[in-house]
Amino acid sequence: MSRFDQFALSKEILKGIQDIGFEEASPIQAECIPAVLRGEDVIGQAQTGTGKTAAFGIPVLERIDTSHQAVQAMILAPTRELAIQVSEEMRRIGRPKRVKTLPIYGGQAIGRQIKALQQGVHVVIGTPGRLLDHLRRGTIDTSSVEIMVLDEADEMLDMGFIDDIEAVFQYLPKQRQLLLFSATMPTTIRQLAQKYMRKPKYITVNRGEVTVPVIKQVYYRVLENHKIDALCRILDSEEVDLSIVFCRTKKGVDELTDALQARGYLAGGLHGDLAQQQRDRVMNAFRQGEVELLVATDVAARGIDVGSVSHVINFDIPQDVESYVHRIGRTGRAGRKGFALTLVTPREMKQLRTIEQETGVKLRARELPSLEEVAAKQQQSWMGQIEEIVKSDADLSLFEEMIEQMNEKLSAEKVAAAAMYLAFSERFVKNIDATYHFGETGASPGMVRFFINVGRNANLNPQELAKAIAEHAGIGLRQVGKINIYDRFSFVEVPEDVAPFVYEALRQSKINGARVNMEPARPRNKG
Ligand SMILES: Nc1ncnc2c1ncn2[C@@H]1O[C@H](COP(=O)(O)OP(=O)(O)OP(=O)(O)O)[C@@H](O)[C@H]1O
Ligand SMILES: [Mg+2]
Repeated sequence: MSRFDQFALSKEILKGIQDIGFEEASPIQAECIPAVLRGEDVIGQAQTGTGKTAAFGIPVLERIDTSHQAVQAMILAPTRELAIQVSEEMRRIGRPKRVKTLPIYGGQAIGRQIKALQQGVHVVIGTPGRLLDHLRRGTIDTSSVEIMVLDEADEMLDMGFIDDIEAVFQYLPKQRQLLLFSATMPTTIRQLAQKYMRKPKYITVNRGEVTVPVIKQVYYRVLENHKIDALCRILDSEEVDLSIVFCRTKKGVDELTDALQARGYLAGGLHGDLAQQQRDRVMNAFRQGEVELLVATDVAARGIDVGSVSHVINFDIPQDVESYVHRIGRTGRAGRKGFALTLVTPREMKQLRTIEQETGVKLRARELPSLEEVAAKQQQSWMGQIEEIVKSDADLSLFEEMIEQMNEKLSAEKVAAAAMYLAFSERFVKNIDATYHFGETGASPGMVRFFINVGRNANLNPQELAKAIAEHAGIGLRQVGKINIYDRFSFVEVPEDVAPFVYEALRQSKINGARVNMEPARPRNKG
């Protein structure tokens, strides 16, 4: 680590760095800052979460001449969320120097962006399509642009973006400095980069390891249609702060978000088909911790920096090794600990091996926690929360008085149990199976009892549920035995011999719009 004041930085920029809380430069920063200040073209590669943004951001800000009201640097990022984030970090560091930064991205009214540009902006941070749009309309004057940065360069020079990027280059002055940054730099990208760069200086600080060693990487072998259940067990048994759950498709994101919300998790979906307002809302809620699970496509795989992400979960295994590296890099940032968990179906084991080979990291196989373990863990956590309150200096006197009053009729144990019910029963719904697996299931002889989470707003009556189940399972209506519908969870009993059909039907069906989430309770007198 090196001190920032050893570089040729003005006191305004040093102040900005101090204000944002950076004490020492990370290795990539220590190497890039002087090279960029000297005007060199740089290809910077360092692992995820190691401060590449400031590695280009600080020297770019230093180079800005604020007495000149013109765009002097342009930064390209592959996603809107990343453009906003980079802009924000640079705005904060550049504040004492009064550098004006502006994020420019699709999905936002272009008129507003044009107005903002007219007010005078020094650094534009944009997604390629929208930036190009402005260049074509002539609403960004590029004649003073001296520095161009491609954050997530390999992604930007990849097929999907290359045409836009080349078109953007057409608008730049001949004499300009080009900087490329990413945690992954496949050799093909290096060749391509050479085309646009003058004597590029390669700065690589990861010593051959593409993933961050502080991220613990494991995988779970699961069957495709057990994935949601597997995910819930994992979420309920791990110490999760915030987590990002990656899916392969937008549809997958929507479905998983719904399923998780129906089970009471604070989940929010993010993908490219959502309205920008919705994307902003979800991202902000996630940064605030109001959404605990961000369910996303690879749109969230690159660059996104949310410090308290403790877990990255690959609900669907990534399609290529770069995606794996960047996805899991959303945790374990700036030296924090992180966990990367990947669900792998038997068919995907080959893909897992490819990822292991290319990253040089062997993922440890882990067994899914059993329902008993999940329940035990949940109970531990509840008891822990209560203990914490008792030990804290929280004022309990009002409640103590109430207990004393009730104690005339009820034992303190009963009162405490009821209070815990009030506090935690809400959470049962997540693990309804777990709570019932625990003791006696209470099924009638010869019958299997299924516990079903019908969701909060389901409008079900027993006859309808019985009919739907019979229909979906292809069994007679009379075979559907005892049914009970509670506010948010219910059970149904069926004879053992048709249980497998009912199991399949329940697992796959939607009844009255409610997503059915179930697992057969173990029948009495069996294993
Ligand atoms: N010198 C520093 N001291 C302390 N924290 C830092 C320093 N530099 C960067 N950080 C913080 O580390 C985190 C990760 O930084 P950043 O987002 O720039 O990583 P990155 O290398 O670009 O990662 P990725 O490859 O995922 O985009 C951020 O929260 C940032 O504020
Ligand atoms: Mg980055």
